[in-house]
Amino acid sequence: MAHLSVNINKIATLRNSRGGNNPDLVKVALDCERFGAQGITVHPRPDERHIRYQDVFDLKAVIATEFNIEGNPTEQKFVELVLANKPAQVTLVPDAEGQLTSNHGWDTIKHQDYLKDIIAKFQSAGIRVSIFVDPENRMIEAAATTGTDRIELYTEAYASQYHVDKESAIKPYVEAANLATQLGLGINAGHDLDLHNLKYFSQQIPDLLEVSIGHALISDALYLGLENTIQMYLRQLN
Ligand SMILES: CC(=O)[C@@H](O)[C@H](O)COP(=O)(O)O
Ligand SMILES: NCC(=O)COP(=O)(O)O
Repeated sequence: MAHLSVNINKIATLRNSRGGNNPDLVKVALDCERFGAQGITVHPRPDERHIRYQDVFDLKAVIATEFNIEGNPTEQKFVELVLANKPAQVTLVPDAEGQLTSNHGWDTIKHQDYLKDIIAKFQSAGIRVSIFVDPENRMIEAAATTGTDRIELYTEAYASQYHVDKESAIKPYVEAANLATQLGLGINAGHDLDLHNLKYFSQQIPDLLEVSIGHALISDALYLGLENTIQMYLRQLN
């Protein structure tokens, strides 16, 4: 069964909107764990519009499940933050500064040498590395040469097409996942996964190890409550 890592960026967005500590990000992370989440994901961005760099230190001190930090390693501050905290996993995402949200995977062909070096740096610190990729066979093949432990399949295209034609929407992901497995890569997935599209995705990608979900899960929790929502997402992965 794939693990559920809850992305708590949106909790930090809400907290930052008033400048105080409500909601308390650390408490929410601990509650997510208590309610069954098998990991916590954060994606600190250079403008710290949601997760602040200090949040990463505060979370690292208390999290008992898998801590996953996402970000772009071309920012030296991000590299230093990850090495100082040594999370279980770092997910490298090629976002530009100020980007609204993640919108593409790595060009693993163009950035192959760069990725090799930075991945080795994190791995030598004992951190598992995952890289964010689109479900394209040539990107998966080149990902395997970088030495990364896992890939994270960028699922926005699947999520946006799921209601139109779920068989076509999943097809490139099944092919990419089969290839990744053959090449010895672990498979994570994320972006716009929700209570509607998650079950089919996890059924069709049997080697799926982990999904990280934030936007939809936190939005659902407004109506359904955090504990109930996490349980509902976990049931989709069964
Ligand atoms: C890599 C990925 O798909 C997510 O981390 C997404 O980028 C969430 O980041 P925001 O919460 O800043 O949109
Ligand atoms: N890596 C994807 C992630 O952490 C959450 O993405 P989303 O569910 O907020 O779209």
